[in-house]
Amino acid sequence: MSFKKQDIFKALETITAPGEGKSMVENNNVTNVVVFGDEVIVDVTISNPTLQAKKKVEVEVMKAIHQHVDQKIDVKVNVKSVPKPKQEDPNLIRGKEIPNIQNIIAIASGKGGVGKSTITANTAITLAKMGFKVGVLDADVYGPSMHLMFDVETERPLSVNVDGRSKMKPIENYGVKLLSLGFFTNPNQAVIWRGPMASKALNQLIFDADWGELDFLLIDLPPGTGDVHLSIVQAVPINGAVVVSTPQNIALADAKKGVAMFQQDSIKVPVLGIIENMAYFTPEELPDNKYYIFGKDGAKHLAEDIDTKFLGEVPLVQSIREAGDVGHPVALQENTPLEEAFSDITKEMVSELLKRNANLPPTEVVRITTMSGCSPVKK
Ligand SMILES: Nc1ncnc2c1ncn2[C@@H]1O[C@H](COP(=O)(O)OP(=O)(O)OP(=O)(O)O)[C@@H](O)[C@H]1O
Repeated sequence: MSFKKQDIFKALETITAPGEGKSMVENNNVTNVVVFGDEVIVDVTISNPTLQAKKKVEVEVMKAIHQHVDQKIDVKVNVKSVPKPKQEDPNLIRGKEIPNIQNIIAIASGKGGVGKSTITANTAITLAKMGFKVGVLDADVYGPSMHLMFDVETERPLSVNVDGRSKMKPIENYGVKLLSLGFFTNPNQAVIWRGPMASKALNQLIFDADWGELDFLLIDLPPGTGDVHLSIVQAVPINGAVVVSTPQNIALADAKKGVAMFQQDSIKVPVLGIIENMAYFTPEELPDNKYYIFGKDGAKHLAEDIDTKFLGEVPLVQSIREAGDVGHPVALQENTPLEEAFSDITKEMVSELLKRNANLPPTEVVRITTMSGCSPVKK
């Protein structure tokens, strides 16, 4: 019988730490491993002081070593319990990088219904058509719609085994990987998301997913500037945010608040720019006619006023709504003015991102200490 200490660690990596999503080794529960010939001594520290928990860990360690290394090894397990120094709120999204994801862009809007999801879906598809590896996380807890726009509403993410742990596999369509809260909610039921619940669900969609290698992860935020936004910026190092607005005054005022939220000292996520959606109405039969029904150049002027890049405009066109509704976004329609409009906007966004990446240090995960909306719900 011949084995090394690394073989034992490898076997112990298959055991999930109690109450944690990661392995015992990764969670630092295994404090020491000693190998003497055919004998192995494993020291484990857990926070649960009960005899039952200690016994369970002991049995799991023995089983893992016998199963993955050798049946005949004489295993001794010393389980110690040390209480957790500080009870962290399990509902808060904790900030850590997502491996293999190069750039994370949050798409936000102050006001609801301005077309943030439409812009996210079309931008993601455009990036994929440009050859990038793209993922979309629909974090719109109030009305997830990305699964409809990508025509995958009947699909459910499967569980896959990644390095011995179960992970959710995003659903893929049009070359874009997608995870949405919409996959897990009943469309006929109103879900009331409280801060902690939303945080927990998003935490899973972000960290318990097998995103694989991505050049871009676009996060479709809910409208507004609430606790879910704070949870997201706490959770992941966002490279930049894009704010979508219509030219209407009431939307612009909210967009301004959205930009201000990202620029707050405690958040400091660079704003890559503003996209004006529904910039003007163009009827299909009169493509040269432009009707500025929500006002003219409002978002362009806002961008100038607050010294933010204007990334481009998208007209209000019936086919954008229709294409979104049938789950086949317009960016998929080759050689059309709308495909070109999204291509221009996406290029501007990427070029701003490249400038940002060159000029600024990586965004640190934002840590906010007071999150009234995300505090545990008192019953
Ligand atoms: N440029 C456009 N032309 C025509 N219809 C559009 C355009 N942009 C968005 N829409 C339509 O407007 C509606 C709202 O758009 P969307 O769901 O993208 O907005 P949102 O800002 O993400 O909304 P929410 O605040 O609910 O998250 C959808 O029916 C969509 O198809």
